[in-house]
Amino acid sequence: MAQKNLTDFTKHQSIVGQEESEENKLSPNCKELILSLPREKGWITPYLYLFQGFWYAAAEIQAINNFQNHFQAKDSDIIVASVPKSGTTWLKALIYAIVNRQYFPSLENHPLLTFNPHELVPPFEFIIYDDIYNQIHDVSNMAEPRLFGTHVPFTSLAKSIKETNCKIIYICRNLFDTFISTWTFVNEIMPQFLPTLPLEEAFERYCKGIIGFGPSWNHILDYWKESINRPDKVLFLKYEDLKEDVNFNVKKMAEFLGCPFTQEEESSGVTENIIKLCSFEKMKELKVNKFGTMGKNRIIENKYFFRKAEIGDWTNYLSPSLVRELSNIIEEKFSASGLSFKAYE
Ligand SMILES: Nc1ncnc2c1ncn2[C@@H]1O[C@H](COP(=O)(O)OS(=O)(=O)O)[C@@H](OP(=O)(O)O)[C@H]1O
Repeated sequence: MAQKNLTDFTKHQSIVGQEESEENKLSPNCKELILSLPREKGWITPYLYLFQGFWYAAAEIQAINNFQNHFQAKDSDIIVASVPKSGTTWLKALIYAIVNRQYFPSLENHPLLTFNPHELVPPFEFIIYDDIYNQIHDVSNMAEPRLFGTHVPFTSLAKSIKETNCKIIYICRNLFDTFISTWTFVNEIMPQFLPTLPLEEAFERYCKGIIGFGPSWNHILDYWKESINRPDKVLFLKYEDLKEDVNFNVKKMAEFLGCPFTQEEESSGVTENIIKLCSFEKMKELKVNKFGTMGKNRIIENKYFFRKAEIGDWTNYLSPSLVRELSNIIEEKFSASGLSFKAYE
């Protein structure tokens, strides 16, 4: 127990205290920018700031600035974009396995067995351009096709992503499950001796759109519109559809990326093996995902990225009045878009 408390204390210093120290480490330009932005109480960090129409922690804004100013996309790049907690980890694993399948015909030494998907498909805003700890990475010499992840909304992506022929595969999920997945994740990575974020309080902020990379509906609708306008550029997926027919969607992704599965690959089980390798059941039990860590100072345990993976778990948490509130928002925001979500199994 003493050991646990010590770990929690370290986490406390690193997570909750980090925003103030991070604000001190921001570049002068970014500090000035932050001061000019509307701010609200954050979920894990003390504040979230409204930047280019979406809410972020201070360090994320600096990272996004770096990303916008420095990232040079190549036509062959593949970007895995998502709303947080909507199936990013799964999608990263699938895309990594699809794109690199010729190098790992037998799955024995597959990198996904020893690395978490977020390490294989690094996010722009948390790893590559996060220079709070002098961590800007040179990605110009990465093997092609380069795979990147991001939660950054379409509007704030680096210009070169929009101008080149690189591909974006986007995933989102029904907002009820996305909210619960986020709330449970946040409470897991908060130290135990701090009070958990009450569900009602988190829900209220969520419904106002105040969540990292939110409002979620604007995030989803922007990528949705882009996928309609430029179907060769953006492939739009829903977590629920992926669950319902992963085989169909894996083939669709491979085609979209210009590397369709051959008849021979299909009949020899290549597609099925990729699906099994990336399945929740398989990934959750891997040593790296059970005991590994990631993030700044490696304080986030990988196991928290693999919780239940169910559609409709929110029914165990949300009261009828909260369900009504979010249903009304969904109706208002999505009804004209032609986009709908399955929220029950
Ligand atoms: N392989 C696989 N298959 C199906 N579902 C999976 C898989 N891996 C993770 N998950 C579930 O995805 C939820 C986490 O979302 P993200 O991966 O987007 O999280 S993050 O944004 O990268 O932090 C989270 O959902 P919940 O269980 O509902 O919380 C994970 O359990």
